[in-house]
Amino acid sequence: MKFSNTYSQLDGAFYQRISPEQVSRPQLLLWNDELAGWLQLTEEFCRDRALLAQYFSGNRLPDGADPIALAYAGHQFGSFNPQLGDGRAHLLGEVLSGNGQRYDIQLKGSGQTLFSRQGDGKCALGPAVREYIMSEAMFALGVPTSRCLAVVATGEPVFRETAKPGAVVTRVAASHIRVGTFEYFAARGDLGSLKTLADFTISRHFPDIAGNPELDNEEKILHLLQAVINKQISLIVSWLRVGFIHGVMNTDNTAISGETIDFGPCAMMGIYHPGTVFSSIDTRGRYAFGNQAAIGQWNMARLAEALLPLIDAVPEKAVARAEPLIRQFSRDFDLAYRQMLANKLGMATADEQSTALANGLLTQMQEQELDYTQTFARLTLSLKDAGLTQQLGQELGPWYDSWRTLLADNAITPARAKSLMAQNNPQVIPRNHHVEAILQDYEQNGGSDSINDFLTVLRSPYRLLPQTEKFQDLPADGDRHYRTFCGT
Ligand SMILES: Nc1ncnc2c1ncn2[C@@H]1O[C@H](COP(=O)(O)OP(=O)(O)OP(=O)(O)O)[C@@H](O)[C@H]1O
Ligand SMILES: [Mg+2]
Repeated sequence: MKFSNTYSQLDGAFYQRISPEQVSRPQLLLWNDELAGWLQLTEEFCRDRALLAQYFSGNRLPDGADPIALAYAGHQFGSFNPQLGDGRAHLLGEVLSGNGQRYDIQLKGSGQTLFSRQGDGKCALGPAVREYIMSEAMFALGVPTSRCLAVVATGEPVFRETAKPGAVVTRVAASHIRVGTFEYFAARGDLGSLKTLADFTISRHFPDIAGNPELDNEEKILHLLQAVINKQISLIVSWLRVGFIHGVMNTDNTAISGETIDFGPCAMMGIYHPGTVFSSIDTRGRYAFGNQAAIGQWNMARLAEALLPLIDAVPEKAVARAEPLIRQFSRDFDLAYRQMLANKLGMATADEQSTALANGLLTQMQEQELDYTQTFARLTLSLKDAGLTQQLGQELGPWYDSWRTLLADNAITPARAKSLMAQNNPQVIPRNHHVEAILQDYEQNGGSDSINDFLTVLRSPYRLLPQTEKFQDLPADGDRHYRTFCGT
C-alpha cells in the first residue's frame, strides 16, 4: 500500500494524530478485491488474509500510514453542534488509483479519539456489513459513493442495547471533507484555517478552479460553492432515481466530494411514497424520501454561510454574492430531476409532456401502493414483451397507453426507449429485508452463506442474472414495519 498523505500535512487544528485501538482477535470477513485492484494494492499485499486482518482492524499500521481523527462540526436534524469530529474513525492516509485519483483510506469503529464525547469509539458488525453491502450496491447502480475495502470482526463485544459482535469497516472515499468541516472553522472564527481548508478542497477536488487565472480569490470561493452545489444536485437526483433514502442528511454527513457517505440508517424505498421514512429517530420525517432535495439545498445554505467570510469581509456583500447560488439550487435541481424522470420513461430530454406523464405515474404508484423499482423495471421490460404490455395496460389503465402514445408521437422506437430505460431503471436494488436477513446472519453466526450471491446480484443491477429473482421479491408487509437505526 503506497500512501501519499496530504491532509495529515495540514496543521494540528484539522485533526488529532492518534493510532487506532488494538483488538484481540481480528478476523477478515469481507475483502473487496475489485476495489483493492482499483487502488493498486499489490497482489502480494492482498494475499495474506491474517495480515490484512491486522492492518484493517487497526492492530498494525501499513507502512506510510499516518493515522488521524478529523475535526468537524455539523447541523444534526437542524441543530448546530460545533464539535463532532471522528469519534470512532481513523484516517490511515491517502493512496492514488491507477488513473491518478486520490482516495482516503479510513477505519471506522477503530477506537476512541479526542472527538468521541460519550461514545465508545466502536462499531457493531451489523452496521459495518450494512455499509459494505449498501455502498457496493450504490456504486454498481452508478451513484457517487464512498466504498468499503474491508470488514474485520474484532472478536470483541460492543455494548448497544445488548452486547453485539464488534467490527472495523475500512472506508474509501475521494475525501472525508464534509460541509461540517467548513462549519467547524467558521464557528470558531478561525479564518486562517477556513481559508486553508478552502484552498485544500479546491486543489484536491476542483483543480480547474485552482488553475483558472481569470478568478480572484473571492470568485474561487464562489466557484467552489457552485461546484459543490452541482455535485449535491447530481447526487440527490441519483438517489431519487434508484429510490435511496439516506436517512441522516446532517451537514456532517454531507461530503464535499459529492459522494454518498454514512450509511447508518439508510434504506431503499419499496412502495412509492414521497413521505417514506425508515429511520427510527427521524420522527418528523425531516429526511423523508421526497424531502431530500430541500434538505440538500438547506445543507448548501449552511456551507454558504460558513464560506461567507472568505467571499467578502462585509457580511452583507458576501450574502448578496452567495445567496443567488443557493436560490438557483431549486431550479437546477428541478431541471435535473425532470430530466432523470424523462430518462426513466425512455425519453432523452424532458419537456412539459414527459414531466406531466411522470408525475401522473408517480401519483398512480402512490395511490395503488406500487413498488417504485419494480414498476419502472416492468415498464422497461414491457417494451419487448407483449404479455407484460397487456398486463401493465390493465394495471396502470389509460396511463400506460398515454405513455406508449407519447413515445410514438416523439418517434421514439420501443427499442430506443428500452435501451435508455435499461440504463436508468435498475432491475435490482438492495431490498431492505434481504439486507437485514444477511446482517442477522452475521450477528448471530458470524457470517452468511448468501452474501456472495447477494453481492453478485447487486453488482449487476441493470441485468437479470439467474440468482436475481431470489433477492428481488417484495417484502410481505411492504416494509410498513421496517425501521433503521443510526448504528452508533
Ligand atoms: N460509538 C461511537 N463512539 C464515538 N463517537 C461516535 C460513535 N458513534 C458515532 N460517533 C460520533 O457521533 C457523530 C455522529 O455520528 P454519525 O452516526 O453521523 O457518524 P458515523 O456513522 O460514526 O460516521 P461517518 O459519518 O464517518 O460515517 C460523529 O462525530 C461520530 O464520530
Ligand atoms: Mg456521520
